[in-house]
Amino acid sequence: MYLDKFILPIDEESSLIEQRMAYNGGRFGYIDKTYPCGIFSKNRFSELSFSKITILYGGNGSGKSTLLNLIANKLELNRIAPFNSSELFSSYVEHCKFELGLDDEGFKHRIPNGSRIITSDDIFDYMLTVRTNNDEIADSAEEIRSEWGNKKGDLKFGNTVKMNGMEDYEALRLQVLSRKKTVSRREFIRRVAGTEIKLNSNGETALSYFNSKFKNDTLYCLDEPENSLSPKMQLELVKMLEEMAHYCGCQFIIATHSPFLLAMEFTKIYDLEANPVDVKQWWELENTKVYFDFFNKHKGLFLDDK
Ligand SMILES: Nc1ncnc2c1ncn2[C@@H]1O[C@H](COP(=O)(O)OP(=O)(O)OP(=O)(O)O)[C@@H](O)[C@H]1O
Repeated sequence: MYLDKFILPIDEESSLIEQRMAYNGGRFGYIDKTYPCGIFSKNRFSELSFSKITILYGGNGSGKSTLLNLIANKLELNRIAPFNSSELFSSYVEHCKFELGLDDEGFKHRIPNGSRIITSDDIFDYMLTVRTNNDEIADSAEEIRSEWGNKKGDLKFGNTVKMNGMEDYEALRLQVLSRKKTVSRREFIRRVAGTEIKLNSNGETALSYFNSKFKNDTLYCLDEPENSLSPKMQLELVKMLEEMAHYCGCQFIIATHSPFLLAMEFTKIYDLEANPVDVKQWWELENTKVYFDFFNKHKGLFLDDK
């Protein structure tokens, strides 16, 4: 385990707020929001100790993403999507503390270089970027189709391009390409416009995104990775996470509501809604009890003799 403990500065919150007010122009200086102060001190939550897979559980607004972002910022993890910050956030991060885990020889680990936080915004951002790229390729493929005809015509009538300077390079490149016997019209378009990246469904893309991002011996913070995954796909993700944690030296800190992820083996679950915040088993959580009650109520529909 790379990260062993994380300590929140809940006893320093009032002094952080006072300092910020002073910074904003005197003792009664204006402060927009005191976020993230109050979120964890409310439930007397000041220290997390991690396992290979640690889960942050709680209802909407209980502070899961805030905690992941505090950890990610303190450890300076790689990130793509920006997060919802506030004027107190960075001084709160400064006052957070952490302890690294020990390796087999008793030396402190360091946080591995490629460690990162992955949120569903990253995955949507990836899908939007690929879609925009594909749209652009499709548009320019239209233009290039007629370019192909022009180039073939030019060649037939001897209107060849002469390279007098770099400004003629692009026209010459297209002409050379269209002259090649081995290059069909389709290949010409593909080479000039680029290749569209195949996008699957949202869920398939999300799963392959995780698959491509996870590397051995790395720490990951994942914010609700179950988003857009069907139950079957969530079970695929569970398999991937368990394998990476148990055989590939990865450590995960995951914010989730998913019963499939909550029920993973060897996880430690922090219930952020409990007061004081406490470590729980997955079947003790309100969310999983809601599922249990629902299926229990309808269990007659699932029985074979119905
Ligand atoms: N930038 C911000 N400024 C002020 N308040 C914020 C900010 N970001 C989040 N909050 C508040 O902090 C609380 C915790 O939010 P957070 O996003 O961490 O909850 P969450 O447990 O991840 O919720 P969800 O399951 O809905 O994603 C909420 O009350 C939220 O409104």
